[in-house]
Amino acid sequence: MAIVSDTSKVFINNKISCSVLSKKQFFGVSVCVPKIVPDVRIRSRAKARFVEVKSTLQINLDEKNVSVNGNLGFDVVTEKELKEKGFLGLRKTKLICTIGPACSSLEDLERLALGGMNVARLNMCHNTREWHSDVIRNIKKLNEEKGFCISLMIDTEGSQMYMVDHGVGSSVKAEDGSIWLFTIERFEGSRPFTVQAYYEGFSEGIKVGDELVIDGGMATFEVIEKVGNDLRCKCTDPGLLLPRAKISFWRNGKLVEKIFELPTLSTKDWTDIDFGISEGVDFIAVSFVNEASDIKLLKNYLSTKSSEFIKVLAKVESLESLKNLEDIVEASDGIMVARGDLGVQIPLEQIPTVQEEIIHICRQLNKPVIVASQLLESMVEYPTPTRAEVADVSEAVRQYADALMLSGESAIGLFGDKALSVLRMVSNRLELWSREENKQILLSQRQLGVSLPERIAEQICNCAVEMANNLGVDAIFVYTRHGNMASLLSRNRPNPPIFAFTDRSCTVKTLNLQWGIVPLLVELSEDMEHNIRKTFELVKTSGMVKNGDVVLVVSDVIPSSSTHSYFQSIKVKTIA
Ligand SMILES: Nc1ncnc2c1ncn2[C@@H]1O[C@H](COP(=O)(O)OP(=O)(O)O)[C@@H](O)[C@H]1O
Ligand SMILES: C=C(OP(=O)(O)O)C(=O)O
Ligand SMILES: [K+]
Ligand SMILES: [Mg+2]
Repeated sequence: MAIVSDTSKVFINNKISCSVLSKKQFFGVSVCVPKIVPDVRIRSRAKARFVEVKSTLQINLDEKNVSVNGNLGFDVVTEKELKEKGFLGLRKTKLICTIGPACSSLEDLERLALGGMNVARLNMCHNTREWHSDVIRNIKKLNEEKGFCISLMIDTEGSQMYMVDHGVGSSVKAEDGSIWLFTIERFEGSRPFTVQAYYEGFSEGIKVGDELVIDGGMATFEVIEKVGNDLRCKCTDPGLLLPRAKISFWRNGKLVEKIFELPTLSTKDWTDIDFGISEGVDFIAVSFVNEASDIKLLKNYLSTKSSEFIKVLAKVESLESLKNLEDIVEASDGIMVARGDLGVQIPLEQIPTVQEEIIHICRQLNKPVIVASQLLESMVEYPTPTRAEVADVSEAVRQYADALMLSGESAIGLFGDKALSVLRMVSNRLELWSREENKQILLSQRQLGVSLPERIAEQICNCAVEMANNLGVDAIFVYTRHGNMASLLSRNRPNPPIFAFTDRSCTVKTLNLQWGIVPLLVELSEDMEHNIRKTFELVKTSGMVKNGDVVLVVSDVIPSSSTHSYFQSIKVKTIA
């Protein structure tokens, strides 16, 4: 019998938590009535456990010690974290939230901002441009008025030829042996055992006997007849069909690859890209990239629009993209491991190793990498994650991904703030562990630079991180225009945080995605000594550092035309 107080939480099956609504005494025995979170299912004979809750996961919205620091462009969340936990306590792994109907109001967005959201992702597959425009306005308002630093990402719809719909909002079950028609016919509502395919050519090249797999294994069918472009199929592995489910075809255990006649960027995508440019977003994530030319095309377009500062991220989510991986990484400004669709095109058991390989290549080529989809999927419905989900998030942090992304957990989930706090806590824990246990996965150095100045910059950053770790300095300061030096430092995943001072606000926004970097906006002059003195003063007066703190300074000034020497340097300074 547990002693229950009003602050107790009840855990059902170690998963669903709820608080105690009322307590009653029956013959001296305490009986509690739990306040169940709405819409969660509790199985019969579920286990209940009572836990005293001492502190809450969420940062309190009303806390008054969050101030806007006008001097130094420190965002309020970093400032608070630094004051509370010190340099080594700063979280290094960046967090992205997909914004959907469950988190689009100003108040919702502020909660996510306080919870550590670094980048907001808008999935152009859903909702109207007006809706997305409102969200962007809200985020800019938070940045300007409340001192947050949230970057904006749009994610293109892409030509998803494998989507199907059964015409109702919720899932339907496909029973073993049932016969279904997958059709290109367009009709309103639903028809029994009939699924509409989004793309007319979906059945091209498909033969009787092929397997049709829903959402990477939710249900499986065998093609038993071709009727024009439609497919009659028999369910061989029963399961659920969700609205807009993804399908793939398999023959002799291998994915049947379609001829990609659809462009990676559709007419709608180009309109969405123009929308992104006019709204001033920081990142465009391109869905279903197949080869490097897809990315080059968009980058060229951005430069004709004088918008080359918008970073282009390639989503790796097709078998084809895995074949051209290095070229795609090289051509893009960053990668998203889009495990949702990837899991439809490759066997699920291959995802963990493919993820590790992509992260490794990205670090080698110095491109930020995001791990996305289903990190905390069960939290769309439940307020706590599964143990397996926590292990998955931990693994992504241990592999040194730059960023973790929430999809449905924040967009439509009941517990988006909690999901974000789980990512935050797991990242902090794993980062601390890697450091304490000295589990740094060292990078076998691959030289990136071609010209002498590029090679110097790269060597300086490699050595600077080794020095910073060996000396145990409190922080690394770097002065950077385009973020290149900051990024080369981050590539080595140092123990102390990297404070990147820049005078370009777009550099601040793009560095937001990169591991361990705290980007700060300041005016910089040609005189590097002056910049160092000035930023030290600012940091000191803001109370961020104290006497005795040791800072490693990496500077990178473009040499003036009168001289041919290079000014990149490493200094170690003690705050006095
Ligand atoms: N802007 C939006 N408006 C409405 N629903 C959204 C929006 N963004 C995301 N969602 C919902 O959140 C779910 C998860 O988001 P995401 O993973 O980005 O998309 P998808 O499931 O289409 O790949 C979507 O299936 C959709 O139901
Ligand atoms: C992130 C992904 O893309 P989207 O959510 O747009 O399908 C994915 O497939 O994992
Ligand atoms: K998308
Ligand atoms: Mg996808």
